[in-house]
Amino acid sequence: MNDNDYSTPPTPGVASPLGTSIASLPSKPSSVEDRRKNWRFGTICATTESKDQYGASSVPIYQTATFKGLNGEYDYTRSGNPTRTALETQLARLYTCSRAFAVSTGMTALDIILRLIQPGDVVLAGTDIYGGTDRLLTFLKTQGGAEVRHLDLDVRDDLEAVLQDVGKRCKMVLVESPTNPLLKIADLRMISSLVHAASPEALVVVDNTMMSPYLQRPLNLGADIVYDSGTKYLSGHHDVMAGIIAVERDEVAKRVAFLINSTGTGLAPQDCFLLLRGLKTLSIRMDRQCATAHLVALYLNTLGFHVNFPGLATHPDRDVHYGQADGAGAVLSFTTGDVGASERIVGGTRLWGISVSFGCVNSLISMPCVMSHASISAEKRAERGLPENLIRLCVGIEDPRDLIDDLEHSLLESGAIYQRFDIDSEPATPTTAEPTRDIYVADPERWIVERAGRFARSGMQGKGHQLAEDEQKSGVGALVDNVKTKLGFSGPEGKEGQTTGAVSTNDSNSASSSSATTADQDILVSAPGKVILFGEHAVVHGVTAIAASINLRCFAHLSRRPDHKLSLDLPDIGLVREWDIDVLPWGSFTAQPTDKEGKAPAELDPASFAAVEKFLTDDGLGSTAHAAALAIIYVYMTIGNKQERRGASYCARSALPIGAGLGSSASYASCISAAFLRLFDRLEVQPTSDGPEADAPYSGHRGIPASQADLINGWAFLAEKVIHGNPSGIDNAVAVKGGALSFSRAMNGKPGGMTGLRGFKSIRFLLTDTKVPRSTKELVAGVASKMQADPADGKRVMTAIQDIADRATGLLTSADLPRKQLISGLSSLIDENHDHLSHLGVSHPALELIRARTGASPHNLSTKLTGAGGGGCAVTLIPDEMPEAQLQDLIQSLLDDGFQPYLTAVGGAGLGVLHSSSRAVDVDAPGAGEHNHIPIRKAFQEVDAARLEVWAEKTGDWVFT
Ligand SMILES: Nc1ncnc2c1ncn2[C@@H]1O[C@H](COP(=O)(O)OP(=O)(O)OP(=O)(O)O)[C@@H](O)[C@H]1O
Ligand SMILES: C[C@@](O)(CCO)CC(=O)[O-]
Repeated sequence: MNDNDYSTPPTPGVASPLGTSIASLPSKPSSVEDRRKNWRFGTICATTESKDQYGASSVPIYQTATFKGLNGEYDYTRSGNPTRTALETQLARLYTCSRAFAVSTGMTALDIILRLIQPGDVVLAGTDIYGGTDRLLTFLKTQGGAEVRHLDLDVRDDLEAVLQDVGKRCKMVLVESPTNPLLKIADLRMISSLVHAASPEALVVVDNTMMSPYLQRPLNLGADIVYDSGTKYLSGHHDVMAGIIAVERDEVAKRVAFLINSTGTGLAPQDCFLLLRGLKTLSIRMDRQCATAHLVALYLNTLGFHVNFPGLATHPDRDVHYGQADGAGAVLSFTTGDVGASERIVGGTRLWGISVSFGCVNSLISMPCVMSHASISAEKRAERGLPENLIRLCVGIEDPRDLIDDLEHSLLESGAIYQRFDIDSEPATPTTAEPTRDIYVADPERWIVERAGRFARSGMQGKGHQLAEDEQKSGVGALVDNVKTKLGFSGPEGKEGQTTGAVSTNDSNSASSSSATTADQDILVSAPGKVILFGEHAVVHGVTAIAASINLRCFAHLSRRPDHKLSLDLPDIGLVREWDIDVLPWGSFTAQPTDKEGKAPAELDPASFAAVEKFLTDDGLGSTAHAAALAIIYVYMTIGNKQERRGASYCARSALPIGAGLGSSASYASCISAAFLRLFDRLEVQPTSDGPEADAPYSGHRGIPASQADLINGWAFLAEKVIHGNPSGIDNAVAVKGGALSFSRAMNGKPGGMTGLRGFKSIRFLLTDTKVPRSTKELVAGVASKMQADPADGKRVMTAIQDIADRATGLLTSADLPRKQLISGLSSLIDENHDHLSHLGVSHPALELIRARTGASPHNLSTKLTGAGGGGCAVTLIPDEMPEAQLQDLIQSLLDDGFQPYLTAVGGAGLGVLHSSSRAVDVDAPGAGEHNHIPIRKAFQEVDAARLEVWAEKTGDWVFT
């Protein structure tokens, strides 16, 4: 290709042999010496002009505000600084213009330019403009007395009509090309000549940030001023903010220089240095970024998405673009047709970071309507044709194969695409990087098109794919039959043991997509852990126990997905899994809800349980993960039943220590229950704001009626059974209902009972985690064998613990008992109860050490094991009068022993459901900031465990049981 031929687009992905520019500079380097005038762009980038007295190869940072002497070139850094001069000289070389200026940010650059406008002047601007530009223009209009008109500048007739209307009052036309985020193209030559003909004084101003001077130099196309956010491609590393103004005409340069000096907005020396350093690699970064962006655009386009990218043959103004620019850039956008799907895609990527801005070496993904363009009102966005589901991709310099892997995973997980089974051949491009190397290196475009060909866009209507054409020709039924035949499927019961991710049938897609359209919002639930004060273990055998919720909670997030997949993300135990729903063992699964309302069955169904156990064992899960996944799948398959196989992504995270006796499994089970009841539309929550305040660490109201709480509790108990074997039900009752309870289970024909206890809340408890792991299931089974071995002794212990629970209930419910007596009464019962538990064999040396520490003088406190024991946690009652300093000493000594103490509040709210989210949630997660809202799912996965509750408060309105 001829270096001066700008009309032919470069072949994306193919850099020139020197790995630098596709184009040379236009022949106008007036300020550059003759022998250098033919240097190409990449060479100029790498060769900074420096007149340093010591010949430093890197421009020194003149970190000084003032300069001594009266006749020197510089006096005050606001007016000029040698590092800034070096940068501005370099920028003028790159923009091939007479003057360039560096200011503090891109918006400062625009602000300086807009100061050239006077009240009554007319400014014309495009419709698809950056939100920040729109904000500043609105300010100019409302506070600066200028008339601002938005129009599609590229429609010649419209522009001519407006120019005719406003005549010489038009003093400025603000153009972006390509626009951000819709990648619309404006014909810069055409606009400049029309504007100058109509109003010779008018300045054509081009925001060139999307291109950088490497790809487009608008001053050579007739523009008067170019500005650029140096924060983007020019710096390339998102470690500096800067704005650039480039001009050719001297009188314009003088006015701009005056304004920068007057407002003191020149770029600071350190930042000038960083920008100079970034510029050195501008061309090679851009080559790589443009080439990868082209591959990504091709990939999405082949999948059938509507992609905005001027490098694609489908772009309506591709020729205009290549007539004025040397490449398509590295920003593209695409639509999915569904805001929920877009959120899932954006939230599901790992390598593509969620962030505003673009142009840096790492790739970014965003939804402009909730991020960079959130400052434009929703009505205006709609008016200007900005789809709310639009996703913007800003491509960096990572290996394109990793970027595609990550994007593909998220597209699949979100349900936006699914794997095709109508093609016989082995994939030419498996997802691991190495085997794809040859084809990728030899022909990246073929590689990407073949790769995209393995998938189809969910719900796509005949857009270039065989699958979609099949759908049109022969209908969904035929297609489904075809797929099933190929997979050896006979019916909805399916064939068990298909490999993970093997099937995606369209009947299921259509069933689940209907659910996705009715409710695609996030399902977020939470439930508290518990402390048992009296009666653990004995409660399994029918004795009364007393327990209260604590202010440490488990949270779960569920998003619906239309692609017939169930995925689990349980970061606390390191489990990530995804299955196609049809590979679950439906054939052997006979368990069903007990009635039409979907009440939970009282017992596990042994055959169904065994089938799921085997399925997970075959999948290679270890014991903790096995139990955690088993609880989810068992509940999912039973609630959903065979007819409803809804896709979902489920993630649970807990602030509780897991397996430590504080009811982590019950709060986890309660979250499973509530989330999956919501998934199958079986759980109603009342969006009430006038009910009583719930006693949660985050605000909310009681809005889940008792009947619904019972429904959740029933399913939570079933999930608890999966994890525990033989739970009494007290833990899940507390997790769902909250507060404090006296509880006995129904047994041997004797009805169970549950009574709320008041007064418990005011008592202070110290919970101390021994960090000694143990299994509740095994400890409960151990006590059962002991009782079987010596029934008389067992009966004696049970009777004694029942007596303790009765006496404790008496103390807690007595209206006029002096506080001191209450505390001392409970203290002795704690000691008594521990002795019985110790006798049952469920204490542990670590628990005894905690008892010794807390019981020693001067503390003299009562402590017992809580929960299943065998390690886990101890609970210590803290009397009201205990001095704070002494308590802190005790806590410190426990920490010194290697234990983890928690001073906890008890008796707070039970299960909560987020009923209306702000959808876009500001969180203190990485990347959050102005206009930078993180999808709930992503934020939930990223927020620090200790901050889960604070974060939950910000997600929206909660209702509790
Ligand atoms: N956040 C979580 N993520 C995944 N699995 C969890 C989570 N919380 C609890 N579990 C499941 O619950 C099990 C722990 O239950 P276990 O009954 O042993 O402890 P606990 O409930 O904390 O104690 P206790 O029953 O004595 O109160 C884990 O092994 C895991 O299977
Ligand atoms: C040990 C036990 O009593 C309490 C576990 O927190 C078991 C149960 O009641 O399910």
